[in-house]
Amino acid sequence: MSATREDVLGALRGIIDPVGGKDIVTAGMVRALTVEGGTVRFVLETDPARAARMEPTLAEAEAKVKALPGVAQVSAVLTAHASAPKPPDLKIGGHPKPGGPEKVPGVERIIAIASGKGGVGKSTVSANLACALAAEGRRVGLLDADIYGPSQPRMLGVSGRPASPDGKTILPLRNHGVTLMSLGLLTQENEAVVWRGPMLMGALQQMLFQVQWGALDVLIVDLPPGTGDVQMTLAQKTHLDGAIMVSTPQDVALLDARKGIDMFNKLKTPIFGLIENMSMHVCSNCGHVEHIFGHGGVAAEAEKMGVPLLAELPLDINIRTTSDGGAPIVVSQPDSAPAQAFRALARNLIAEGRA
Ligand SMILES: Nc1ncnc2c1ncn2[C@@H]1O[C@H](COP(=O)(O)OP(=O)(O)OP(=O)(O)O)[C@@H](O)[C@H]1O
Repeated sequence: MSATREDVLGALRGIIDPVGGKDIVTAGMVRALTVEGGTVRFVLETDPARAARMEPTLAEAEAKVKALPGVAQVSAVLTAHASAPKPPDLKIGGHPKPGGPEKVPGVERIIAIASGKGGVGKSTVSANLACALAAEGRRVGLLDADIYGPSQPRMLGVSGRPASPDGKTILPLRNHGVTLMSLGLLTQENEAVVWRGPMLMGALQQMLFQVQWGALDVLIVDLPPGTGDVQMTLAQKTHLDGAIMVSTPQDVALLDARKGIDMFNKLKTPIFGLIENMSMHVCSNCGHVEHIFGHGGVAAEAEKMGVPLLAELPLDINIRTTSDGGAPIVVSQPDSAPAQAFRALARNLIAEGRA
């Protein structure tokens, strides 16, 4: 039997970054991991100043993976940020341009993924939905507008800084068939950015209009949680075709989801529906399904709010580990039940002309 992605990540978690002190997976240094039959490939990313010190770590990582049962060949390379394109020489933020909604050139539709509160899985849903739409043959973009914690570069296994050949437009990055731009790719890692209102609106406008998205059937926007400036700006500066709310089954999350729905109603953005995430727990040992938070509550609430329930996604450890590893479950475990649920969601949205 060949080793799985999880086996490889497990082995790599045993290796500590000599500088940061965390294991190399948690430190986000393992990129572009692929496991095909007995062949494992990955990139260990570091900054140029530390590249020389990382050679032994790379050798250790390679040896550990090679020692796994079912692994015949390992190809691991060390990359330093310096080889990545230079950061765009753009002033992030700046002042927002006045004016009403404008169409993003080349982009057919825009869907916002929203949640009333943080941590309910909005980014996980955005990443998987984007990959699922790409797998259905759609031209998909993903704009990570979660200013409080841009997570899409990690979830889609993308790193490096986007280039700006002309100093005006930004070239997005691409992985798993998805064109990606994130505020997190423009700011320095570990740099705390305090986004103030006008600066934030300017940055969001740049993300929409200065990024060379190319021709897209649909642009998915991963919003920050709650009801704030980003949601308002997005609805005011461009035409949002619809919003999808992500909620967990707990009452408090639903209460927050209701506030989010009210906001989109006020902004006159159609609500495509609600997604219940972490709906039931699937035991990773025996596959037993348990409805920890009860069952049917979200469906009943959705009906009360007059919005369709688009999907019920399980609380499944593989959903988390695959996103953490940079290849969402739709890509890395396409036959799994959660991946199939995302594919069904994507197909429904396409069939309705929404994506
Ligand atoms: N269905 C699921 N099963 C298991 N883990 C999940 C599931 N959905 C999300 N997670 C995990 O829960 C955590 C929070 O998810 P995520 O970052 O997508 O939430 P979020 O709503 O975007 O949060 P925030 O907006 O606060 O950044 C992540 O570690 C993610 O991997």
